[in-house]
Amino acid sequence: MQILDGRALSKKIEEKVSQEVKNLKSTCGCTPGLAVVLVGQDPASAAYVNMKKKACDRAGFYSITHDMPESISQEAIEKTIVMLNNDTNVDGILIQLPLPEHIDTTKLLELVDPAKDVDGFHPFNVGRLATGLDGFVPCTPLGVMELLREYNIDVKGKNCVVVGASNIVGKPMAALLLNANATVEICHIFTDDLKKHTLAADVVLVGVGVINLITEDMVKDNVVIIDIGVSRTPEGKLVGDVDFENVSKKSSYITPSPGGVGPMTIAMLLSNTVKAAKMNAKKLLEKSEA
Ligand SMILES: Nc1nc(=O)c2c([nH]1)NC[C@@H]1CN(c3ccc(C(=O)N[C@@H](CCC(=O)O)C(=O)O)cc3)C=[N+]21
Repeated sequence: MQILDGRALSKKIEEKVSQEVKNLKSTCGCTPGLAVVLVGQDPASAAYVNMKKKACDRAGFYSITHDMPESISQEAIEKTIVMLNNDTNVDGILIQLPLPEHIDTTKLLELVDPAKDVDGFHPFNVGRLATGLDGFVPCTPLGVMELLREYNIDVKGKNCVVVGASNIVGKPMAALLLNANATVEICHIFTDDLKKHTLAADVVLVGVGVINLITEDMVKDNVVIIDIGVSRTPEGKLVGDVDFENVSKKSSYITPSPGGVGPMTIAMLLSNTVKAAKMNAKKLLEKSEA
């Protein structure tokens, strides 16, 4: 059994990003910028945003957080997004999810300029991913693909079972695996007999937030396990969706949670933001030359 060390790989990627930031600064004098929109007081969201901000600082980005009260109106958030779309210091825009009940999330995600959509949540980028075209890919599933690549795990022709069908994790994960020529199944809350599906899997990728959802009797020998879940136990400990202690004994490769996919998510956010900054710098250059 080998651990897929997301913390170590995320450090490597952060170093690469930092170098690219230096290059961008010296070649065009531009600094990648990330704007985060945070609504309300949810402590978990605030903690994630803080981690993202710190990562931006380490990489040498410009970053700004728009902190808004829970009671804020749809119109006020829309105004902020339009302003960020027009702000040349901002290359990437991230709207921290989930948003309060009274907010129309879809409408906000569609308002973000697809060229600044570093979360890859705009339907334009979702469509590009679905058709296998280059675009912005959601950070968590992109981080999983990077982890698989780092450890030379080729999913081509393999039976990959994704558990969870969210727009943020499950669906883009399945699209990436399919684009990598895997055979893909998506299981979800209404799936009859989850075990039947996971038992046939060469790779299980699970992100639903249910502690110990995947147990050793549900997987075959030498399975690859990607745990995308993050939950807190009543004692306050962070855990994934997989019974790590027992499932790890049967697996060939496994991500721990924490320390696996989580840190990769942040690294991919940095990587997507540098990609956006490069594209935006090129566009500005073309404009000035015209
Ligand atoms: N628009 C948007 N984009 C997101 O990417 C987004 C979001 N909203 N809302 C919430 C989720 C959650 N998320 C995580 C990021 C890092 C870790 C992470 O680094 N976790 C560490 C542990 C962190 C800790 O110690 O608390 C780990 O797994 O090792 C986890 C989860 C991004 N999200």
